[in-house]
Amino acid sequence: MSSPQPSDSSQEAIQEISNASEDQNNTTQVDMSKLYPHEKPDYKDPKYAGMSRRAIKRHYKQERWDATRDERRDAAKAKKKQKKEARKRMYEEGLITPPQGPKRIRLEDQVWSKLNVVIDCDFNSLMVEKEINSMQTQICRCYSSNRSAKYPCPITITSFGGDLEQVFDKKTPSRTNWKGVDFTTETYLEKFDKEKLVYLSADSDNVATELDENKVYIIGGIVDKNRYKGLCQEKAVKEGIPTAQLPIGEYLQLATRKVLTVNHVYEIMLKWLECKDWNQAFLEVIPQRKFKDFNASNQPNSSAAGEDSSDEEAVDEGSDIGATPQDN
Ligand SMILES: C[S@@+](CC[C@H](N)C(=O)[O-])C[C@H]1O[C@@H](n2cnc3c(N)ncnc32)[C@H](O)[C@@H]1O
Repeated sequence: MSSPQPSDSSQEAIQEISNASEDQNNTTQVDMSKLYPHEKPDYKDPKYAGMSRRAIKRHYKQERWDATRDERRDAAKAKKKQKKEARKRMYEEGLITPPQGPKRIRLEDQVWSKLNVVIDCDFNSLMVEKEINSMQTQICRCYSSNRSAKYPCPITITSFGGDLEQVFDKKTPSRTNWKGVDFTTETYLEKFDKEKLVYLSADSDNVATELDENKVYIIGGIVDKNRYKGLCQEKAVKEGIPTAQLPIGEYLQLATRKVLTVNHVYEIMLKWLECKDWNQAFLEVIPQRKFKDFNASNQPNSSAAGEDSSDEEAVDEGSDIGATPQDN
């Protein structure tokens, strides 16, 4: 049987898709010259007093970038819409099949879990700027995961402030309206009963067999590329809080250490609450390339494992555009 030949309109759709993908990150569409007519900064401007030429250039570049944030966002949205419409036409013409990714669950079918999750953000001073940006992205992803979860969990971001707060203010000011997420300057010890706390740590000797809905599970809000091994475990022990690691080793062999990103740990918890099956939860969330001797036979159905290239060492820099607030 011969494969369907693209009609003129699908050829157009294909062209639109490829144009859209080419342009998606193309910020040159935004007319910077309107806002910043000069390519170079005015080095004599008194606001740059005392700064080196290099610092002024960097500052000016950042200013230009920040000033066009709204335009860039609108341009990206328009391209996304265009791409979506073109794809829809291709589905309708049977040229491509719609992806089988996880579906958004209906709001009325979601049941809020009693299990509380804390993201302990007491580590700002241990992270460089890039890592703080990654941390912000990971928190956004946790929030977004709640939207497609059958049993979303209330999340409390403790010890929140400083540089991380500034990144949120700049990239995701809408966080103040996020449903189910409480940002607080308080510590988890100030916020919750100590008896209910369990600090999750890959360095713990205790292996969790299940999650208890009456507990408050703490995830260390840090991106450290393995610089601070045992940091959260030691913090918890010092504070007299029990710790637990996820039972990854019981189900999978990983090629690297079993240290996951904050959002992956959170997503695994959400999956476990839904299916009560660690193996399934790990396979659906942990990126395939972390598996030792990965082969196609243990490939999960979900798109989550294969497409997300982030792990503890490398979390892609996300933006507020990707982490859309819940519309409820
Ligand atoms: C990138 S890790 C931080 C690593 C850090 N060096 C530490 O001391 O935990 C972020 C957090 O995810 C959680 N986490 C990561 N892998 C885990 C695992 N295998 N079991 C339990 N929790 C894990 C921990 O709460 C950890 O603090």
